[in-house]
Amino acid sequence: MTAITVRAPAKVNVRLSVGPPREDGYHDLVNVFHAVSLFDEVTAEPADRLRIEVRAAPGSPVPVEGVPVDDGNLAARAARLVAGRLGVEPRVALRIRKAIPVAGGMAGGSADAAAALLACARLWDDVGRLDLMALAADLGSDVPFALLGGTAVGLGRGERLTPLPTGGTFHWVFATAHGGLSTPAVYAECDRLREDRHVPPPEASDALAAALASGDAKELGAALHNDLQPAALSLKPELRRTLDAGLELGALGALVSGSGPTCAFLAESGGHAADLAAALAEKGVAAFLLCADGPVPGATVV
Ligand SMILES: C[C@](O)(CO)[C@H](O)COP(=O)(O)OP(=O)(O)OC[C@H]1O[C@@H](n2ccc(N)nc2=O)[C@H](O)[C@@H]1O
Ligand SMILES: Nc1ncnc2c1ncn2[C@@H]1O[C@H](COP(=O)(O)OP(=O)(O)OP(=O)(O)O)[C@@H](O)[C@H]1O
Repeated sequence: MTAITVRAPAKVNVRLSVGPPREDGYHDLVNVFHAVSLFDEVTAEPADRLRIEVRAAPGSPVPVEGVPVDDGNLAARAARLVAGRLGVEPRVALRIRKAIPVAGGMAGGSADAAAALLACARLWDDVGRLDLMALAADLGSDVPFALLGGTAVGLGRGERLTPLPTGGTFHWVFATAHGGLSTPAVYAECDRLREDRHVPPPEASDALAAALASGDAKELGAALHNDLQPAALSLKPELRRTLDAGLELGALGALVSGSGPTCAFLAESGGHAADLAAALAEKGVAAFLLCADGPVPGATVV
């Protein structure tokens, strides 16, 4: 019996520029995704019916209580989508091992969906008929990037991707919060905070592109930007303390990752990241701390 394991990375958005709400409820974005070395693993194995099992990855502090083990799980939806396109029954057991914080703004569910797409395609599609990128975009705006990885700019909902050159490895610390934030609620709060203002179309940043291309962490730290940050702070004001603590402790830059509430801090080196994580842990401003590097590849069979 074949079992296929795929791992897929978390993301941090090094720039998230959000336009006004569209007719369909989404927002046009300039979304600069950066894949970092926290990986969820999904193992797909033939079974009598679709089954989902979710656990923390060995050694990972990520709590997984409340992650759906039915069709509410994005990996289950991915398996059904692949089966439907190929005209087969989704008879597969998906074992999910999570190292990406849940509902943290790091696209853990999207990583699992991307991993399940690739694993199920390998199980059932021996001739490679599927356009996995198109299926990924149907599942969620962040899913195509979890397949692609690296650093990339996403336009439209974030699903129209173009890879961006990066000149080196960046070292990150991630501070998770107690409790998550709902992505639609954060976008709605962003609209509410800006309702009296003219909201321009989303914008790219030349300074950010230059910092990524040169690999200069100081420049990247200064260019980090997230239009959803004020909304995440409005819904979880305690995040301000976390961001300020990281900056006071010497982070090169700090921002809320995507829709939050995880806060991301850029460090000078792997050693600096470890020291920063230890100092933040001592301050008690996070549920737990994770260190990771980027960019890393997208969903990969292991
Ligand atoms: C915040 C980010 O994580 C940044 O990468 C993404 O924009 C969210 O991506 P995601 O979780 O894959 O989101 P989806 O599952 O596609 O959409 C969930 C909800 O988020 C909001 N949403 C999402 C993407 C987008 N460009 N505009 C939006 O307004 C919508 O309310 C939508 O109903
Ligand atoms: N495989 C999965 N892993 C985690 N959560 C999942 C999964 N499938 C569905 N969910 C549901 O989706 C919600 C959001 O989970 P996820 O961890 O993807 O959030 P996120 O990282 O904030 O997403 P994003 O950054 O893409 O907006 C969870 O609260 C959970 O109920």
